[in-house]
Amino acid sequence: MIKATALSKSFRRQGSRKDRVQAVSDVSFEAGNGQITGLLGPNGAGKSTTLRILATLIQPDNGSAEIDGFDVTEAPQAVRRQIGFLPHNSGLYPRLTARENIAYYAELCGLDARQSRMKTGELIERLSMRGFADRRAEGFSQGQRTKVALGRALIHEPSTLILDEPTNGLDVMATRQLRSILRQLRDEGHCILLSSHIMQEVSMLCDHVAIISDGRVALADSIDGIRERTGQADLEDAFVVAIGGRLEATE
Ligand SMILES: Nc1ncnc2c1ncn2[C@@H]1O[C@H](COP(=O)(O)OP(=O)(O)OP(=O)(O)O)[C@@H](O)[C@H]1O
Repeated sequence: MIKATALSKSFRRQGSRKDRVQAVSDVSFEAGNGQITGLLGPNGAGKSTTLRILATLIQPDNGSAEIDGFDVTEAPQAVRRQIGFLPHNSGLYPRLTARENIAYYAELCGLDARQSRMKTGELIERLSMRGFADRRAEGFSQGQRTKVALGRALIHEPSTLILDEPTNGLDVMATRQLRSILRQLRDEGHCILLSSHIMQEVSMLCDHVAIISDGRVALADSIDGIRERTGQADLEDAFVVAIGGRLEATE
């Protein structure tokens, strides 16, 4: 369970000592267990910044966030045990194989050699990685990289998964396979939070959506609730209305 309350974060503008970019402003939302929640917003809306705060990689300037009751600022170690994080860039070690990349992370998480071997083997099967498990990550396709990064995120059996644009760059088949894996994880009771800028993508997968625009939550509801509240049957139109754009701008 994720609870974000009035999160704010600004960064110093490149090349300026005084000017700051307000990346996230007063962002509040909840993501429940056994649900897939989408953080949906256009480029630069503040999605990655929000996810990085939740993953304890950066600290908020104001506000707070809890994962399973652990505060991201006060108890970052406990939060890290609860979460698996898939960053924007998978960040694999190119000289290690897929299996070694996952096993290395298992060791960092404190699994002993036997547990690490067993869990890594299970994830290789579950994520259909057998065909490339023992190849070096250097030269992997985007889909292969995403699978390895997801395996790494799942190795310590976290309750919560935080995924930054997980389907980015995946082809239709890889996207479908990833969706099916995420639905299985949801059905097992995991709390899944993912970011996307594509309404259709989010509507295929998510039970609940927080639409974020210019660093603020513009609307948070179920897919049907978003249709109803924006008065738009078409989801893309609903997204445009929610972020305050005019529908004609898309035509
Ligand atoms: N380290 C940083 N230094 C300066 N500005 C930053 C930094 N990180 C993010 N920003 C700025 O904060 C704003 C929000 O960025 P963020 O990456 O959170 O958006 P996003 O919704 O994930 O976008 P995208 O869909 O393009 O990945 C942008 O204006 C971005 O340029």
